[in-house]
Amino acid sequence: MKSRLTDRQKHHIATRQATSSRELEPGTVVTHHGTELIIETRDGVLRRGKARRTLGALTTGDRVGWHTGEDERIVIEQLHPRSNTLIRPDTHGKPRLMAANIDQVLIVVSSKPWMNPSIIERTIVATLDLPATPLILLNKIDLLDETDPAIRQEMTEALDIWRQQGIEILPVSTKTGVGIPELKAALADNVSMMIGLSGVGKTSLARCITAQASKAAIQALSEHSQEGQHTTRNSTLYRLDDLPGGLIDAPGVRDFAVAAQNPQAIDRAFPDIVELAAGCRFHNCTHDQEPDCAVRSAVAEQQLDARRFENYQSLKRERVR
Ligand SMILES: Nc1nc2c(ncn2[C@@H]2O[C@H](COP(=O)(O)OP(=O)(O)OP(=O)(O)O)[C@@H](O)[C@H]2O)c(=O)[nH]1
Ligand SMILES: [Zn+2]
Repeated sequence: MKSRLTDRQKHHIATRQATSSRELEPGTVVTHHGTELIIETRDGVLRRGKARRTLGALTTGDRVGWHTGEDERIVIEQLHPRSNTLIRPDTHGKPRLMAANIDQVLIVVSSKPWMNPSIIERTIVATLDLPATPLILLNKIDLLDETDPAIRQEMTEALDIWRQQGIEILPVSTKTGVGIPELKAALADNVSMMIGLSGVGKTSLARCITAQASKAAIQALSEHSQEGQHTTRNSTLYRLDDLPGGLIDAPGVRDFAVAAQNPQAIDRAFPDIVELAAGCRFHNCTHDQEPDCAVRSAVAEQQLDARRFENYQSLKRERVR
């Protein structure tokens, strides 16, 4: 069927084509204060601007197209499709868009004190759920010798399972500098985010890898924010020292361990259990009360760590609720 356009529709299309064909510059959102955004241009220059209201809420890490408006401030006209979004409840429990386009999550743990591996597994699930690539940074490796041998054994076993799953584990120390060059290589041109409990060394690590110039420049622009909001509440994308990559610092999500939205992310984080489950009598076995459950048998025979199995089950239960 041939479509007939009214003059009004033709005019509308012509105007839209004119706007979209106007040369837009590429940029990345570095941080925001209310509706005011700080973006980084292709040349690495930081500029302040606003986005067209029709684009909706923008966030740190968003890739955008912009041009200079009449008052020399920039206007963001275009939002490129996001590879992922990090959404977390704010202090009032309301879901908030924290960041976008995260390639890699740096799960920071310390060799002393070592932590509950179930929390690390939950963070792996949350990372796969984004989806993004997990990289475990085993910080304070200089303290490894001081770690109790039994705890060290538990740590080695947990790390081995994750390594078998294909997750990279990098021993580092901000004190001795061990692993820092390897860390920089792993960050390459990715946009990464750091997650870890308080005291594991996130701030110390960030100081080793982020460019101080990037921090200072963002701070200077943020201080003059017209909307007078504090930067600390929002996530910020910092550039890395001598590298094209970036590090998103998202306050409030530094210790996240959340329930996955996508059940496949849980199975992807527990491939050993999925493999065992193929031997259960029922294909939809919940590994709870069913007879001939290969997963429970493996736990009984100590082929599967009981803690890891319990963690898997509780992640699955949270999903069902
Ligand atoms: N021995 C040793 N100590 C470290 C290392 N990295 C950090 N620390 C120390 O660990 C403590 C906590 O480091 P931070 O970088 O503040 O840890 P954080 O994860 O940012 O902590 P929060 O800000 O509470 O989330 C400090 O006293 C650091 O000096 C390391 O590689 N080896
Ligand atoms: Zn089963």
